[in-house]
Amino acid sequence: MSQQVEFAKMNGLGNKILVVDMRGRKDMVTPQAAIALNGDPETQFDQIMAIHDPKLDGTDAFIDILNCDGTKAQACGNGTRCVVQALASETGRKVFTFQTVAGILNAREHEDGTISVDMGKPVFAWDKIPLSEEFFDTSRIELQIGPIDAPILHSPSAMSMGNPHAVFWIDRDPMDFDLERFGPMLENHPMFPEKANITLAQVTSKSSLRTRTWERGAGLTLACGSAACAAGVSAARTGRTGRHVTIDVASAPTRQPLVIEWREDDHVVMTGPAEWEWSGKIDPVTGTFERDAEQSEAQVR
Ligand SMILES: N[C@@H](CCC[C@H](N)C(=O)O)C(=O)O
Repeated sequence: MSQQVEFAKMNGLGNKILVVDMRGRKDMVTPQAAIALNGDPETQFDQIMAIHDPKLDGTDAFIDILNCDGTKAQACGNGTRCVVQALASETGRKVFTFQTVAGILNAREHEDGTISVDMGKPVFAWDKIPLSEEFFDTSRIELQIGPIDAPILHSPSAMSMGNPHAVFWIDRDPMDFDLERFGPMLENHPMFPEKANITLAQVTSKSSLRTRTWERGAGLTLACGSAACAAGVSAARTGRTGRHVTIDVASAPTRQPLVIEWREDDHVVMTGPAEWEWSGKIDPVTGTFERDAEQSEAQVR
């Protein structure tokens, strides 16, 4: 089965997302298609969010997530906001429930155009993150890079937000660190048997953080939503902030923050923007694509 499907090039705070409409099809976007699309500067992306027909009663869609290297991801916060915006402009609806391999996500588009996604509950158990060593307290694990007596980065907070995260606490701007060099080492560190998303987080007040992320399977990204959730939860968990924080994503092209609330019921709600760029058609097996004629978002729908 191979015929073209609709897709939209979107972004969530600069995180490059391809939203692909796989409804009505039984197959999945192939890793080969992902790699081919990422190889073209026009369609280069961080994640593909493939919208499939729902598999579960009470949900609107099953979302399959691929990183730009063709691997699967269990969660993508910025991409989920993009899916909400795409489906909201298609249907006029504001509230959606999605199924992913990591669980159920409830999401809502607000009047001001921002979108909230309930990303579910954080997971702290070492073997569920997963880590390869047992830690009773994963809010500060033994891991460092750099000289033994003067580490450059050390003692991250580890957790899963559906996908594995390590948050390193730093005392200056995340842009001052050579994350391009340290990112691959840490992503692939033996401590993380399923690799990890690596975030540098600077606490800027009791209710704000500034972050930058090296993403598993995608590398240096302009923004990462699940990492913002991990940073917000880890900051509250370690007493650095309260449970409601704004995240200034240092590498994002806009200073619009992500708002993270770790609710009393343990759910993590992320609120932020999503932006449509252009639409086209792709072959989800090979990744060949064509761009639609110049159009506004309204005309696409
Ligand atoms: N950009 C995403 C995270 C994508 C998944 C990640 N690279 C992984 O493999 O876990 C976000 O906004 O959350």
